[in-house]
Amino acid sequence: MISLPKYLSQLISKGALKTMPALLEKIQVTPERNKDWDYTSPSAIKIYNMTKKSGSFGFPTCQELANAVVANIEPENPAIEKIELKQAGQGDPSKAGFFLNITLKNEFIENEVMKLLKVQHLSVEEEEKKERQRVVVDFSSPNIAKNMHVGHLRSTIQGDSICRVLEFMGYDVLRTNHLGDWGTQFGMLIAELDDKFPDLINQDVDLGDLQVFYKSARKRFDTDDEFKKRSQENVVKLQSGDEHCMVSWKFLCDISRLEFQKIYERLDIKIEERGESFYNPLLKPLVEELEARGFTKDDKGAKCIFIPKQKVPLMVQKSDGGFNYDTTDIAALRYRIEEQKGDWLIYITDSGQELHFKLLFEGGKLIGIYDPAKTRIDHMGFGLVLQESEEEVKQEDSKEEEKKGEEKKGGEKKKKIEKMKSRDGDTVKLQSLLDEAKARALKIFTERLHEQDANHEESKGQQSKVQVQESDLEQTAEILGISSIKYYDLKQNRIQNYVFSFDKMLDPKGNTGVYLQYAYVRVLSIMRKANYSPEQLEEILQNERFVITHKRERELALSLLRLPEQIDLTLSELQVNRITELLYEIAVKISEFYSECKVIGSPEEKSRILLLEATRKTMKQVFTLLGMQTIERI
Ligand SMILES: NC(=[NH2+])NCCC[C@H](N)C(=O)O
Repeated sequence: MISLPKYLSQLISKGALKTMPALLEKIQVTPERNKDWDYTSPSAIKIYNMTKKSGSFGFPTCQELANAVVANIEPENPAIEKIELKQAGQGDPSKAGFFLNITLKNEFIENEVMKLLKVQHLSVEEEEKKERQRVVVDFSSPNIAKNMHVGHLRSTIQGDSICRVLEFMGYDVLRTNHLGDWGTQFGMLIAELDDKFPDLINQDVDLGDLQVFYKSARKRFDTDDEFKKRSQENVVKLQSGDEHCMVSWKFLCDISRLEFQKIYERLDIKIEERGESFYNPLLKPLVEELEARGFTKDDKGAKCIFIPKQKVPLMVQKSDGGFNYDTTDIAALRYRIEEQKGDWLIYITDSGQELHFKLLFEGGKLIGIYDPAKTRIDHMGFGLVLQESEEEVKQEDSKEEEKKGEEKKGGEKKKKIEKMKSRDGDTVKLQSLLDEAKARALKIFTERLHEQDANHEESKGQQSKVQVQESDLEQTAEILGISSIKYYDLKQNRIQNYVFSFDKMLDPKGNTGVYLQYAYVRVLSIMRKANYSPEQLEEILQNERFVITHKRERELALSLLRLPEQIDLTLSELQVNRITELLYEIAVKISEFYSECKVIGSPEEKSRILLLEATRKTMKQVFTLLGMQTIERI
């Protein structure tokens, strides 16, 4: 597939270069939706302003310049039907800027759709492929002995989708789980383990809820001096590789790992573990080196790297001699650049860690391990997941609360928007969140089945069709529930906070996973009704052609061809919502197409089946890029 803006930009740039041989810049082209033309280029204004300054090209007005560019565009090019000049704003045309509005040839759109149909798998053009580029994507990264919380869920969903898009573009992607599997918290966990299960290896140990275990250790650490001392000793022992401590540590990691793995399986996530502990052996020599090279300063006994213009330093060694999150991240940064040879590093966490990463990247430059000219590094930060809850309020509090601007008062109860947590104030358990999504999806889906069934009986007077197998229902509900959670997250502008709402996520009529799954199923069901065997479909594909006869066919086809440009945007902005936007656009175009274009039994049947097949293929690819499994029938 080709990116149409890029392709058109090349065509127009060639024309512009003929008009002005000294032109250095490429002409930008962007898509336009719901207009009489398909793409637009505001560059005529830009070039004109550039040339006016140098006074070298002799076009007295932007209009004349734009006309000359248009006249110089290859007349035999296969894509452009017409280019119209459109004045920017009203007023005197001799002083105004002009846009170039581009309409594509129907034949070109038809050919591109046919190309899409003929390849086995959608992929990008060879020259667009980024095979030699390696990207290290650090995502998910939960912490051992703690629950994976909704922040980790966001990182997991967003990270997986970005990896899928990068892989589609041919990048060599290292999906990296920077697991929080090291650090001082293990001192107390090991002490707690020693007390509760003194004979760990020979005992049959069931820790139960790891979060509860963690809390009880924490409580003892805060209140019991003997326990605290033992915990601190354990940290030192663990760091120096003490055998007993290592066994306990590994035991704890394994339990957490199993829990995380269950979530990854349900979410269909592939990720490789390279936790913090991996970098442990590198930390001491790293700090010694930084000290020897004069990068560290003593700050109340701690060793720090101060970065110009930043108030907070990176702390590489605490006053008690221990290393921390910063030290590990510097070691990991170096490892990813120097050992893993990453050309591009992406870190996906909530925006609360923005400062940490800013310091890390600046620090990396300062100490000479990161050169922005050679490596692209992004922190892909995201907003919080919030929840809306209703809360009884005492009248006298309400004024105060309202001032904060977070809450809306409503009689005795008020709505409160806050960080997502469970009823007892803990982090929400992801498994139960996924279970609830599934249960709700099951309800919605069963209702839909009954609705369909009722319609069916009315129209045909036939027997009940609701005979879907129990196991199929379960599976469908799981797919609907999980893909809707994913879609709702991915469609957000990642930087903003969002309110988690099952009702909104699963609304069959909104811009939701459920709506899109239904749209997809509808395409499949029309194809099924048309009742072509695979061989017949193949024959149509080989011998027939998609021909545009209706506005709605053209619009749908053009949306399908927009995948590459949305991918480009996704990767430059690191916003997956560029892809969800496209999926929604396709779904809307399909329903417009259905309402105005008959498929089965129409003279255009074969051409329209080809369009639907191209739609099915593109949608399936887009679902895959978003990490959403699909249902095939209702
Ligand atoms: N290289 C990194 N710092 N990656 C992100 C780690 C996220 C961390 N474990 C947390 O839960 O907040």
